[in-house]
Amino acid sequence: MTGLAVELKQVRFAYPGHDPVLVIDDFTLPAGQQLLLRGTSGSGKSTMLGLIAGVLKASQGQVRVAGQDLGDLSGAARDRFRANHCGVIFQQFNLLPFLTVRDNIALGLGFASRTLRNAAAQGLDARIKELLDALGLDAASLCNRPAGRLSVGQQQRVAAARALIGKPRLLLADEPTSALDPASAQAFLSVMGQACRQDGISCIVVSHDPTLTPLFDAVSELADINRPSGQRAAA
Ligand SMILES: Nc1ncnc2c1ncn2[C@@H]1O[C@H](COP(=O)(O)OP(=O)(O)OP(=O)(O)O)[C@@H](O)[C@H]1O
Repeated sequence: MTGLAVELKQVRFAYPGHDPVLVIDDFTLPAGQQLLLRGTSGSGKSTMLGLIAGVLKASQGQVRVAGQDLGDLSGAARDRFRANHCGVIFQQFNLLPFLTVRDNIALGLGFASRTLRNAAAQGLDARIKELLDALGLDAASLCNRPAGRLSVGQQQRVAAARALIGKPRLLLADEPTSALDPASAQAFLSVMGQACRQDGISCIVVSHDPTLTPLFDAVSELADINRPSGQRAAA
């Protein structure tokens, strides 16, 4: 894949009634790159992922994902764009505990035509099995089990499978290993990275854990790319 997966230009973002959290003049993620995004607590990492996912809208500037300027889209169109092009893993996984593993993963397809086509091309259950295998889970024994009866580490992998099911262009993961011990975190990110490389998926993973650095193509410190007003004078 060529080009840029993500491009932020002259971006400003403030929560209503607050000073700007993000002032990012220039940030790019080359297509296919696996990036680790680090930064102190409260520095704005989740907010940045929210802007790239199109859940939040920049007050100023351009946020481009796969060439599309998200500022040109309505809220509903941004939701459709996200469903078609982005896989998202949140800190709390957001699995539905009463649904089976299979149905939680299939939910990731929603009504998005591009991702649905990608999964249907292979056969949905075959794609789910392939993903679970790639993520180190035994599909035969787990597929029909309610997600609420899995360990935390297994749930994390199911959340990754849900995000990857439709072969999105971009994977955004916010502290996906926060509930895992160091060895499990390394193993999880390693298999997730392989799954992304196999399908040419670019990704941004937020984590505080410096030991994960070798698993990524590049590392960005948010403080190096974000200059909210207080730091701007000193910069
Ligand atoms: N909905 C909101 N309304 C107002 N302020 C918010 C809101 N969400 C986050 N903030 C503030 O914006 C700043 C950045 O928050 P954000 O969650 O992006 O940081 P973070 O780097 O992801 O933090 P952590 O590592 O602790 O998860 C913080 O000061 C936070 O208090």
